[in-house]
Amino acid sequence: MSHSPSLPDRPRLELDPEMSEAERLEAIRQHYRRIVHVNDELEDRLEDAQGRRGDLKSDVDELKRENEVLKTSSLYIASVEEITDEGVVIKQHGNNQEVLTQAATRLDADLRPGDRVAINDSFAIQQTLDDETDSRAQAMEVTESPDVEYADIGGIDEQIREVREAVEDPLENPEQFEAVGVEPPSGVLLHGPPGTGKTMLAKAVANESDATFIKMAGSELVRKFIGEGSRLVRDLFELAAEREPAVIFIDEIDAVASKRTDSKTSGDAEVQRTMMQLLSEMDGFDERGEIRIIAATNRFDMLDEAILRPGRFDRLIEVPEPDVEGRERILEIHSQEMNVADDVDVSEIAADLEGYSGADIASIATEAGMFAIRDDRTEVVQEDFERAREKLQDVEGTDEQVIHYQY
Ligand SMILES: Nc1ncnc2c1ncn2[C@@H]1O[C@H](COP(=O)(O)OP(=O)(O)OP(=O)(O)O)[C@@H](O)[C@H]1O
Repeated sequence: MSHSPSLPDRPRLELDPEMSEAERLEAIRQHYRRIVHVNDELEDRLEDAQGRRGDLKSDVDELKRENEVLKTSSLYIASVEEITDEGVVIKQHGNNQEVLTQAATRLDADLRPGDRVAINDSFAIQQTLDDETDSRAQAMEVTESPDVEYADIGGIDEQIREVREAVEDPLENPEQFEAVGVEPPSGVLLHGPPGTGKTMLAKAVANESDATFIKMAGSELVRKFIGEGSRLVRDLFELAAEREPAVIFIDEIDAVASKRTDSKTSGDAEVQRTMMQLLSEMDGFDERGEIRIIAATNRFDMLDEAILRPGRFDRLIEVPEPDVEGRERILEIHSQEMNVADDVDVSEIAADLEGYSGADIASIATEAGMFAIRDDRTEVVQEDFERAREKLQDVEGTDEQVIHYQY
């Protein structure tokens, strides 16, 4: 479709005082014809645009319908074997069943033998899937050396000490554990409210023990297609073995390891399978060498006890909301690069931030800097921090809500 974006020029009437009556009349006539012409052209374009709008709307409706279907049914993975006149031959992963089926109309032209597709309960192809590597990339984040240090984390010194003991020491001095004859803890579980530094802590310990940091988000795992969650868990441990020394960090572990629910939907069964895979990887952990595993959750109460048994996540570390000294330290950390006025009283600000997490305090520091910039100052003053706190409070609702996280 070629639609020129520019509109036709607006015709101009140019009358010269020297012109005779007849010439003026002719000029006005010509002008009138030009206006009519431009008007016709604009009407054509309007009609065209309305037509396109209709087309786009039906595309949107179609996509909405397909989206609804996708949301309501569970999907399975299959590969396209052959495209025939009667339909598409697919082979379902897992049971290797071959089926002749159909694809949603918009997929017809694009399907090729070898493609990975998602099919529904009645084998109809719902969508083509990205490369496997893409789904891995979405669920896993690999960093050779994360740029977080222990010194960047405020208010949880005791937790840092415990994590170092459980993760860093066994990575750096495995002989010592062997000599003494103790097994280092298998897995460390960090639990506590959101934004208290759990991810930072996992990154810092990977960095300071020169280990590759491999993060997997539990919530991503459960969004995957049937069969993919457990495969991703397997891949995760394989990748860690290739990159050792490595720290595996599973964020939001509650997404895959919640207490069993009574419902027997296929989604739940899939989550169970992913968790079983995780447990079996952890059970075979002894021979794995220099790999340590850390998980984090904001919902400790929801966890299935199976993952807390000895040999699994057997070192529990609570990461609480910071106390007043912790808040002061976090404020100092996050404002150390900022040009803060000498008379700013960090302890007074920290005292006012009861119930705020490290993440809240980090955004208060940034926001305080923004207030200074808005006022065209180069120095951040006490009042900027107060305004920043009020702003964050407005965003998050009342003070109450800031204090009572769901935990
Ligand atoms: N103790 C802390 N010291 C310094 N900064 C912190 C601390 N806690 C949180 N922050 C700031 O908040 C951001 C988010 O923290 P982090 O991702 O580690 O929290 P989390 O506990 O893993 O949260 P969630 O449970 O929501 O994943 C950090 O990047 C950092 O800027």
